[in-house]
Amino acid sequence: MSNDDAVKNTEDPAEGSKGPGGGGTGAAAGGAEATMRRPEAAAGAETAAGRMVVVHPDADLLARAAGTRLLLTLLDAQSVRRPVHVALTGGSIGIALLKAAAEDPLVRAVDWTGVHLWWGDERYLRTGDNDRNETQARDALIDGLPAPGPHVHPMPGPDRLPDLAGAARAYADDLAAHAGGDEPLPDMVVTILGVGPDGHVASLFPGKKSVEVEDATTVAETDSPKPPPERISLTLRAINTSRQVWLVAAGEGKAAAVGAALTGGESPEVPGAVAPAGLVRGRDRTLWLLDTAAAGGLVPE
Ligand SMILES: O=C(O)[C@H](O)[C@@H](O)[C@H](O)[C@H](O)COP(=O)(O)O
Repeated sequence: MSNDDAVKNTEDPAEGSKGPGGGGTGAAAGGAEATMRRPEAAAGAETAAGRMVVVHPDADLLARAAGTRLLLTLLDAQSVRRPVHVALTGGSIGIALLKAAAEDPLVRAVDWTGVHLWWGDERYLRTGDNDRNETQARDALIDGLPAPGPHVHPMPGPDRLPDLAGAARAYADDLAAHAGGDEPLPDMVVTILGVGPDGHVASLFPGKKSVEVEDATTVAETDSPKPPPERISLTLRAINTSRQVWLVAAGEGKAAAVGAALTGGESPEVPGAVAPAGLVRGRDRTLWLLDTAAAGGLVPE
């Protein structure tokens, strides 16, 4: 990891004036350094271009900031291209940021009719099941948007396609059908990912074969350690075609996984298996959006 990979705190600027030693120029509250360096990576450190870690004081502010960041990213993208495509995630912070976006007045600045919503993964459950990422995203944001609203591309559940592998293939076909030229999937302006305590992203879990799939954009996972066991996921190859990838994590339970991923290390829960979160790279930008607790594994300068 190169040294220009600074970690910025987004503490309350008013607090920031009390930086290290009080009255210092640090942008952080509570005496934390204004910038923190990530742990030195193992040999063969990543080039840092386009990677940034942004630390927020708590999970609520992280969700609010990420929700506003999503709206502004869509707004920016719509000023240069239509339609715009984004891939959403499930999980607590992944849904919290959608709720925050729905509550942000900027939600009315986006032309949702020009937005296509996809998912990075989905639990293979019947349409309408409360545990589906789609259901939770509809409750959090989508169903509250003015009609006709965005184009929504849910991953099929067993009520739509009774065969998990077939449902994964059908989603790959849907992605390809909305891609430009002979691309296998649309030009995603951002793919948002939660991060598991084991370092998983989407439904790509450390040690599973699905992490290694390179000849497809989607994969069926039949043995997820996080229930339910059957899931559909974008592959790493598909995720890494996205212009931006945001990895969003909150809570001290994620600190080990975040620390491991940022140094390309092993999953803290699956010895010998790489943390898939460490294999994610946006084409233009990779953002780690953390709260202070999840950033706990980072070492100050
Ligand atoms: O279907 C899912 O569960 C998610 O897509 C999954 O990848 C999630 O984002 C992470 O497990 C983090 O979830 P938490 O933020 O709830 O820990």
